[in-house]
Amino acid sequence: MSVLAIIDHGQGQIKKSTGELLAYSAALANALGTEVSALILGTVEDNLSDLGKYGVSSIFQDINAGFNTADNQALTAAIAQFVTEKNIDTIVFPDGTLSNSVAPRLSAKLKAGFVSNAIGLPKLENGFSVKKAVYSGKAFAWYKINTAVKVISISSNSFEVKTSDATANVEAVSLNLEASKVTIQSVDIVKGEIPLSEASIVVSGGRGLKGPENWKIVEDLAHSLHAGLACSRPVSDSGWRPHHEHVGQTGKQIAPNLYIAAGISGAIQHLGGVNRSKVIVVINNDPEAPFFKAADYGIVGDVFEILPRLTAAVNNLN
Ligand SMILES: Cc1cc2nc3c(=O)[nH]c(=O)nc-3n(C[C@H](O)[C@H](O)[C@H](O)COP(=O)(O)OP(=O)(O)OC[C@H]3O[C@@H](n4cnc5c(N)ncnc54)[C@H](O)[C@@H]3O)c2cc1C
Repeated sequence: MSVLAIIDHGQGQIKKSTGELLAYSAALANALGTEVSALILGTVEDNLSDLGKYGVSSIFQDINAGFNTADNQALTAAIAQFVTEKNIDTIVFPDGTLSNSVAPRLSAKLKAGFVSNAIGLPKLENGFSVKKAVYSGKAFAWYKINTAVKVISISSNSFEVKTSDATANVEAVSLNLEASKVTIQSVDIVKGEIPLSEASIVVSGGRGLKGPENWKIVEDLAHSLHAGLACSRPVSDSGWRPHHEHVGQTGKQIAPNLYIAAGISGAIQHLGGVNRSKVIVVINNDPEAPFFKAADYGIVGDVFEILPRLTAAVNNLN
């Protein structure tokens, strides 16, 4: 019996979700009274031994760079091979693309039960029950996994990360890399922008900004805070902002440490994409705006006055 964490990466960097993934996996192994290790397929610029600070002392890496551009079926096959050879029975995925595209394939291949978006450690008294958020975060549900091999993915910002001075032992492995049916040929990243999925802070604007010509005050605050930019759906539908900034039920689902919503009413469809943020700050001139109910901090005021004042205050700190 042992727990394996699957490390996600892209563009040569391990993903922000890795710390939480490893801390969760280490705590899960501790609760199960078993061992924990991590697997990374492909090459990254990061020093992997530093990841030991999150509580996982053994990291396996296949440095075949072919994995960096392999498709999800090839990644699934390699992970399944590793899991079978090492006799692993609990596999943990981070929030993100691997959890959407590889975890379900792996569970099918291993005939394992899969629960996505776990928000906390499983209950183990009577089997293996995983708590997850449902109905866009409005409710919780418990799902029991009944198979011997279990696959779970964890929701961002659902587990407290503590670090130590420990380092990890990184061991090379060599797995089969089957021919990909689809290969990534190139990725064009919007230059100068912080990808929403990787941003610790996100500044977001809604229809309260009145028009695209006013976005500079949102951008200024985002630049001062080194934050990603987001918007509500009507804003991108109206062509004020590009679609990749749209967050919510039908847009990107994000979980930054800080989400600042300016001139956004807080409709349930918007909240569904942002309510896993650690801290939510809402700026709205209507004290009855529904978003205030979901906010940790609220400012009742005019975005055209508040945003420049916040930017000036942040710039004074820098
Ligand atoms: C099936 C479906 C899916 C949807 N998916 C999404 C989704 O993924 N994401 C999403 O965002 N929406 C989604 N929507 C739309 C959602 O229901 C809301 O209509 C939308 O979120 C509202 O956007 P908004 O808050 O920017 O605009 P509004 O609702 O118009 O709110 C503007 C807010 O700005 C405030 N305001 C105005 N002027 C100022 C000022 N000067 N200073 C401060 N505050 C000011 C107002 O008080 C108001 O609260 C979806 C809807 C449906 C039906």
